[in-house]
Amino acid sequence: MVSPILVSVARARDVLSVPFVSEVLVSLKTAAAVQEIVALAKEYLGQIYVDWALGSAVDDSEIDTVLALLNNGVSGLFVTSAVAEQIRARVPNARLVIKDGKDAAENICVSGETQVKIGKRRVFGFFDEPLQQIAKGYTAVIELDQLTKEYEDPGTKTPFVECYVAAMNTDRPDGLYTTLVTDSRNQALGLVYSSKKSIAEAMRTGTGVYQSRKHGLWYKGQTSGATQKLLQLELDCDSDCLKFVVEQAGAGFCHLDTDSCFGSSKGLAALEATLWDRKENAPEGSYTKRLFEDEKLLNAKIKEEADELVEAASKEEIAWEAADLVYFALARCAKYGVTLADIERNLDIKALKVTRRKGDAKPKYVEQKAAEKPKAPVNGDGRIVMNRVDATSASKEDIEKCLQRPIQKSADIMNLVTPIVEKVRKEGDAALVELTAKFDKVQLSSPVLNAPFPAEMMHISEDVRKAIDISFANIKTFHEAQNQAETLRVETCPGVVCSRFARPIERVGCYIPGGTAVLPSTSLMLSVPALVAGCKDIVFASPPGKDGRLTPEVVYVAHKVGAKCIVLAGGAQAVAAMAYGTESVPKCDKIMGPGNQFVTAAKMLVSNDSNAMCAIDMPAGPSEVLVIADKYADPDFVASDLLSQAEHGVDSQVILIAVDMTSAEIDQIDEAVHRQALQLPRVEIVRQCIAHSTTIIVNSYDEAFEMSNRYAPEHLILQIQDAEKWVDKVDNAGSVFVGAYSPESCGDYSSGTNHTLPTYGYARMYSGVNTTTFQKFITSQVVTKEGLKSIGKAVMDLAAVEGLDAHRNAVKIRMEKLGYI
Ligand SMILES: NC(=O)c1ccc[n+]([C@@H]2O[C@H](COP(=O)([O-])OP(=O)(O)OC[C@H]3O[C@@H](n4cnc5c(N)ncnc54)[C@H](O)[C@@H]3O)[C@@H](O)[C@H]2O)c1
Ligand SMILES: N[C@H](CO)Cc1c[nH]c[nH+]1
Ligand SMILES: [Zn+2]
Repeated sequence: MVSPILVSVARARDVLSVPFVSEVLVSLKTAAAVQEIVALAKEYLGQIYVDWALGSAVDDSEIDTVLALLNNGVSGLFVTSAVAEQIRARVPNARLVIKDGKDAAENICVSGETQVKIGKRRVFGFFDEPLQQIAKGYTAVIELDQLTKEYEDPGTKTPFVECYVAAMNTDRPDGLYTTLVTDSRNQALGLVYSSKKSIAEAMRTGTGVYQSRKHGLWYKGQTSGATQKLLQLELDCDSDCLKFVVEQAGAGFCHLDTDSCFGSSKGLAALEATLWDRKENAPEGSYTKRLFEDEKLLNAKIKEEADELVEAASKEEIAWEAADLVYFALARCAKYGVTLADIERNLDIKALKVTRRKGDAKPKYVEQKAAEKPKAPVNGDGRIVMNRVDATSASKEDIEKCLQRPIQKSADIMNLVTPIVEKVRKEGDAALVELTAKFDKVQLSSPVLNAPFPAEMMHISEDVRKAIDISFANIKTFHEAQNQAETLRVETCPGVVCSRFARPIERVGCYIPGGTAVLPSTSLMLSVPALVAGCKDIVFASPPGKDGRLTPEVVYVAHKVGAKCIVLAGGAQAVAAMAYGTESVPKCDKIMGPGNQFVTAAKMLVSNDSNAMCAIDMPAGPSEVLVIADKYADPDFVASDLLSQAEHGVDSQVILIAVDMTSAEIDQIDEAVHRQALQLPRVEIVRQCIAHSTTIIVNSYDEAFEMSNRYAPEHLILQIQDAEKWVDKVDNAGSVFVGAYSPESCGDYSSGTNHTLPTYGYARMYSGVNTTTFQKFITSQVVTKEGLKSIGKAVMDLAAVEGLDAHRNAVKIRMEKLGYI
């Protein structure tokens, strides 16, 4: 803020007589006035200076006065060098303006004259000819009385207008002043022009009045009703732009009925507008309205989101959780009439403080964690321990809570993903390159690598090559066995033969995740079945590493399966490129593969767009495992299986159902989890995953399977006696690992089963990826004359019931020719 005048007043209450308070210097003659000044300083933050007139000896109570002023919004103290000496240890130099003597700090002064410096601004006081000094670039200290006395006719020639006009310069031929209009939060509303006359009118009426270049004086809102209350006037740093700070009424500043000529507000301002609107007139079913009405719910959500923010680890999660917390916090503010401007004023006051509290957390927050969650993953002693629930005594609700997956924020994710998908659809390769730079921090020259893939991009060790080759062979063998190459033929009745035969889907897209961990194994799991099914074009997509290169193992697999190309992109943008095609990415008929929530949301989105004509395999999200164990299980084996999925991501979940086990037996598993977890490089991810993972104690195997079927895990591991005998009990699961020596890792890599599996309970209705995922099935039939005789009448009768005569005719015409009717 720059003002051409610092208006000097004798008493705090005189501040209120200074219109559109620019900057005011209040004289402090008695300590009793402090409270009054503090109240004003909080209101006119950053605009109040205090002239210390209490004498030159500063005792302890006066130090308190200094601190009270500076801690509560007073911008600076005008003091003598004697006073400055005594308070310097407690007050930063930048907050002192020395009135006399030479000062070593940036604030200079010339003894005997009243020139001082506030920051880089020169301030001169009490002139005979203030306007001349203002014109030279000084801020003038002018007594309020002097100002009002010198300019007797404030209606037409207000002293303030004169001061502003003297300070301003313009290089416009029409002599008008460029004027920026903002709200009190400094959000730009629009750009207009002012003249001396319009400024005078604005000050006289206390409203937004400008100078239209075509129509003369422009009283904003006179016809539209979108009027403005003028709050403040400021100049920019070189005095060639005026700023009107206003309170806008009506539809907004812009003639297009938006808040601002630069478009509608976004972010916090938009959220605030929505919250206030919901407060006034929320539609039925509005969640925000429910929050306003249910204080308990609102407060619980604030605490829940604060906890989630504390637990978030990645940049993306922290931003996500912080946004949630801000939403609920602002809802509470709106409920009690607190605006963003109020919050920001508080922040600014705090920023002006010269003394700070130590900043320790209150004891209840420090102690609470340890007391509330004795078995929490980040408990007092830092142990990584699963939660534990005894189903034999716990309530149904408590058990259900343990079986709930970490929340996926699908609606919000859709809002993030939709513009990404749209952008790639419209702008193709250019968007792909831009979004990869944005999200993966890699600047690519081309987003696609076409086959044949250069050998130097497939440099891998001999051991890894062998491992890939073994896994490739096993996956191929198992998926070939699933290939229904033979045509299925059935004579349903004499002369009627129905058939079904498989055909490969022509062009398939395989998404290989690469955000938190590079997963070459997923490239095998997707492309080998595609190869077996006979797909013509196999397209890979995977985010490039920070060096812009693809993982060599992924390139090697692409080469082995004869992939057409590799798209160097991840997330929603990769899915969109394969769904719609770009200049260099072939459009795919179906997209397979797991991924994070952006990938999953984008897959859902494109599969719902009939213009994309693109199918997807299934929603495959964060990995999960459910282990059923009994007392015969090796605690180390059980712990290792739980951890192998826990390390995938913070939103993964692992569940242990302990059948008829004692606390001591379960303690052994807990101990093994903690011990093994600490050895893992991804221990911090594991720690967070274990936080929402539980051991559930049940009495019987039947109960365990009933619970597991309800949860429908992606992976089910059976570490129980006679495990194979129990497989019949499995109704819902992506893939089952039977017995002590079948760790889930085998299925992840090399045994031959597929690891792209339904998560989040979708195992109730979806299968994991398999050979048929890459095929479609076509049926055919041959109906002979004899066959027509068998079913002709039935067809005609049913067509008649449906009133579809053409259907009926198609049979009738033949039956008549054959003489059957
Ligand atoms: N169910 C299964 O069969 C299976 C198999 C393997 C992996 N997985 C799961 O797949 C997931 C892989 O996730 P990942 O993150 O490691 O890799 P990913 O490849 O799925 O996602 C990384 C991409 O997300 C995009 N992205 C990141 N932040 C973004 C943001 N703020 N806005 C828009 N886009 C953003 C980036 O483009 C990045 O390339 C894990 O949850 C893992 O458990 C599941
Ligand atoms: N377990 C994951 C599927 O949920 C797949 C995977 C890849 N690499 C290791 N694990
Ligand atoms: Zn895994």
